Amino acid sequence: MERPFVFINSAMSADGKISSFLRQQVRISGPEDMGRVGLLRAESDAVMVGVGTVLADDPGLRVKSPDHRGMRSKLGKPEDPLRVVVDSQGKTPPSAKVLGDGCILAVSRAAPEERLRLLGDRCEVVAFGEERVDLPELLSFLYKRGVRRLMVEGGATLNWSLVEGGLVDEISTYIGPIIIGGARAPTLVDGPGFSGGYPELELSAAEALDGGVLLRWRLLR
Ligand SMILES: NC(=O)C1=CN([C@@H]2O[C@H](COP(=O)(O)OP(=O)(O)OC[C@H]3O[C@@H](n4cnc5c(N)ncnc54)[C@H](O)[C@@H]3O)[C@@H](O)[C@H]2O)C=CC1
Ligand SMILES: Nc1nc(O)c(N)c(N[C@@H]2O[C@H](COP(=O)(O)O)[C@@H](O)[C@H]2O)n1
Repeated sequence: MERPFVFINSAMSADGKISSFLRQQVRISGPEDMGRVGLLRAESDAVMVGVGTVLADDPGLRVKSPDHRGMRSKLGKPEDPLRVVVDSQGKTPPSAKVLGDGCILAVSRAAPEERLRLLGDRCEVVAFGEERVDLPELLSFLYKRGVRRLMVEGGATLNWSLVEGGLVDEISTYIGPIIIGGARAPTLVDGPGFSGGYPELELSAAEALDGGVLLRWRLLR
């Protein structure tokens, strides 16, 4: 199956949490890391999140950093990369900031008709899989739409499914100088977890940033 190069970018606390036990957004990154995120978005063909992240954070997923805004249009590309939401049941609120032109809502064939009608006015809605979004099918669809570089910005459940499916090439984690704590607070990769055959990583870069550290890992097959 042909698919884009897939990388996860995430910010986590020193204790490995990506948000609090309330599942509310926590600002972990400082200005330098946020600028780096802006550049990563500008350099990607698409940015993808799970619906849990949309419900928790209401992200826009556009290129916001002043240094990188306008970078894509100089290359004849749309101002922002494609925005993709993985949302099996079509639970994204129609008022979500991520919606609008350039947004693809990936649903399953089990998504209720009335949700699809409502959301179909706000973005392109495409079904993959029966009960749950079939991620290999979605990635193959994105590849056919010209997406070669896909940035995944969480959350914990989507990260798990992609890692478990062997669909991730690289992971960048910014580890910020903060402790969030909480056994129920989401971590970089949640889901049921592995009990063997743990995916192995190779460290490709490490850099001090914003009082924390940025790590880049390559997934080994
Ligand atoms: N610090 C950071 O860098 C980031 C933190 N977050 C935090 O993560 C939390 C959200 O994470 P989660 O609740 O885990 O939600 P999520 O964003 O991972 O979305 C998961 C949902 O996506 C849907 N889905 C459909 N098909 C799926 C598939 N094949 N595999 C997996 N999911 C599929 C399901 O409804 C599932 O519940 C929030 O608290 C948010 O603040 C999110 C992104 C980045
Ligand atoms: N890189 C990074 N650092 C943090 O501290 C964060 N909390 C996040 N969260 C991610 O950024 C999304 C917000 O996007 P917009 O700025 O609204 O476009 C949020 O949904 C998480 O995916 N990231």
